[in-house]
Amino acid sequence: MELQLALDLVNIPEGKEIVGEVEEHIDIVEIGTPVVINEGLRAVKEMKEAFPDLKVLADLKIMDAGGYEVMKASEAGADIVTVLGATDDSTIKGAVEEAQKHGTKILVDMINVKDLEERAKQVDNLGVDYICVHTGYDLQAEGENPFAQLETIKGIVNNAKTAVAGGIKLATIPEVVASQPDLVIVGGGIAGQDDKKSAASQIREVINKA
Ligand SMILES: O=C(CO)[C@H](O)[C@H](O)COP(=O)(O)O
Repeated sequence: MELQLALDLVNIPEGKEIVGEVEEHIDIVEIGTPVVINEGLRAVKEMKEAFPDLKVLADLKIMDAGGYEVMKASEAGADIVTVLGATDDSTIKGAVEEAQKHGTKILVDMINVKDLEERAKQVDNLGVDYICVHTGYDLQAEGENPFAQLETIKGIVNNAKTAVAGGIKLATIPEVVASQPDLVIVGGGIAGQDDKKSAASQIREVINKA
């Protein structure tokens, strides 16, 4: 089981400082959508240069022009790029095709997909590397979480790896790992804590025991 740190509410120097504190406990560092909006793909490039041993995920949440956007993120050094499950199959196929040219992986984010079972089955046949259930910030604020959705895709997805994101923290990590996802994504549960190193280390420990 891999652990991904999501960086969303930081600039590039702040992001590097956090990763420097926790790098021994994580596998993947996510350049979150707000960071890409603020800093551009330069953030991906700089993070990869600073931490070449970590995988870097560019959270572009691609909805169109899958091939072109995956190409640009791959050129910046991204190891994994996100595409939205809510988009059309042709965008996902274009993203997968381009990713294969660069050795990049595609993570499909199922945020706000209405018929999760049906769409997860379809996406699982498109050659993507990860399928991720995700409760975004706005629905987290309404008290929702992605745990039941994780159970749903665990019973359906046969080809891709499974991933989960959305408000996961130390207190909820045991419930998450009980479903055995391949990838756990934690943002505020590490980056928003006073002692980030300790949070990352404790979360890693729970994951390692699962
Ligand atoms: O993609 C995101 C928001 O759209 C976040 O990166 C993801 O939800 C993880 O962050 P957190 O653990 O703070 O919810």
